Amino acid sequence: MRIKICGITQPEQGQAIAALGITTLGFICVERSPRFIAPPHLKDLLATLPRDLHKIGVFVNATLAEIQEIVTLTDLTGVQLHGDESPSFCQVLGQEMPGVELWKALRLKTSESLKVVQDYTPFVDAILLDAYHPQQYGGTGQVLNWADLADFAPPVPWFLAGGLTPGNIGEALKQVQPSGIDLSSGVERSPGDKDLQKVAQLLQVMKNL
Ligand SMILES: O=C(O)c1ccccc1N[C@@H]1O[C@H](COP(=O)(O)O)[C@@H](O)[C@H]1O
Repeated sequence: MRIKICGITQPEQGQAIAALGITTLGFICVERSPRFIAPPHLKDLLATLPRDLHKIGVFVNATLAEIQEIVTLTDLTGVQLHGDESPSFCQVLGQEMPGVELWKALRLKTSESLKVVQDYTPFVDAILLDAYHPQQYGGTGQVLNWADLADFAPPVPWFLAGGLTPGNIGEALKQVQPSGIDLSSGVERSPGDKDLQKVAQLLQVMKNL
């Protein structure tokens, strides 16, 4: 199962997490997030990481031009749209940025919110499900109602996110069958400061499942 650790801001922590065996790292390109990393710093950070890693930039309601500029400047291999981006925006982005992995994050208020998934799947490489928060777009530590997702099986890979921790991942994966998982606040000491022991603990739990 693919594991993404998101919200990395420090090169040493990115390198250490990659050395633990995590293959997908996430970087917050959203200025109002406490995990924001400015594009020039992101470029420098990514240059210190192994070339074969998946490096996903997280964006919220950015324009196509803004996303293209950051992806071109840095070495991001993928884009996670975590705002209110439409299916047609995803379609255009996919056409304009071939070869860049495209994930659409959906923040679920209720299980009814899953109805829109089918509108996105023709245009994206993966769907990510996160919990809804009225004031924040992500990194909230809010947990989804996993029981609502027991039968969720879209025609593209999907990632479970939202308040996952080494302590609750076992229970989550008893209830749902995602292609991958995405953790941010559940493996950090404070926003943007990752806790390597928690990442190692996560890997240990996953190994024993
Ligand atoms: O982490 C952030 O600060 C952030 C800001 C804006 C959009 C998305 C963000 N993070 C994403 O939120 C989910 C869940 O995070 P958590 O595990 O509940 O803390 C994850 O997909 C991050 O990529």
